[in-house]
Amino acid sequence: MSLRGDFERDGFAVVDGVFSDEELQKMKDSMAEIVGNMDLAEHPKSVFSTYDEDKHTSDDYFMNSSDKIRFFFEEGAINSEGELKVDKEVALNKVGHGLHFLDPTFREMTFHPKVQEIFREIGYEEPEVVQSIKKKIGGAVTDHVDATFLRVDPVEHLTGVWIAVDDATIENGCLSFIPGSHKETTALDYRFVRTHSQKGPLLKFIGTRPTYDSSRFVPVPIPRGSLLLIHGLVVHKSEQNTSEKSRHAYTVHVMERRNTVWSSDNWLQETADYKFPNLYTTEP
Ligand SMILES: O=C(O)CCC(=O)C(=O)O
Ligand SMILES: [Fe+2]
Repeated sequence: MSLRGDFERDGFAVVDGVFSDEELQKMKDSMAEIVGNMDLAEHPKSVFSTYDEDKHTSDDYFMNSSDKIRFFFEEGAINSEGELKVDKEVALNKVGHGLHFLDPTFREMTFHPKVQEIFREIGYEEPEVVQSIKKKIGGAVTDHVDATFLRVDPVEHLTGVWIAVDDATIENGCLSFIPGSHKETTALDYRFVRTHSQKGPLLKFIGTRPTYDSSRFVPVPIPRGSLLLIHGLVVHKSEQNTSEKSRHAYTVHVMERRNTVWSSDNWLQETADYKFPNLYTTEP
């Protein structure tokens, strides 16, 4: 099957051997520098969890990160005094959401000719990069579709790119998918949205959280340097990393801008000075 055929049938597809060991090392070095320069005093120690619904400060920190490099910590990494219980490298869950244009290395990897080629193959005409995240893994990521968090109309005009910076294995928390579930998604009312309020929670979940049959998930281990394309409606998750091996990944989300409306209720928005960059025409 072709890449496009696999992707349309399963809602995900593996592309092997996209990034060289040198490129992966460059991403690791860049991230080490970003984390090394992080001054915790400048950041609320907001613990990011997909269930964290009610903290104004952490909502604000999260909501206004589309054009910044901000830091989100593992659940349980912070004590009741707001201090880190472990080294900052270990405490961090993810860094985002503007690495793709603010950091030269992640910019180079995002607007990489090989990534552009992949989007041409799946038929994207005006792809725009809406967010980028560097993730480690500690805790599990519960089952979800990305359209819950990033909504476009038509709803299927969103694709995630999950780049394995380390080998992603069953032991260290690779992604699992329900193959073909992008064609059967019914629970589209479940969304993570802005409240548009000035105080209290700035973000909330609306609708009913769907439940999925856990026996239908298929783990998809991939070697470092390979990437996974993730359809915005395919159900996926990752398990906790129970091994000693790290599982670093770099992800970007891309929308097809052509004939598409970006929801004004999305947590993530363009700003007066920042527009989502086009994958095909932006200089790496
Ligand atoms: O990295 C993970 O564990 C989850 C990633 C994910 O859900 C995504 O990139 O859409
Ligand atoms: Fe996801």
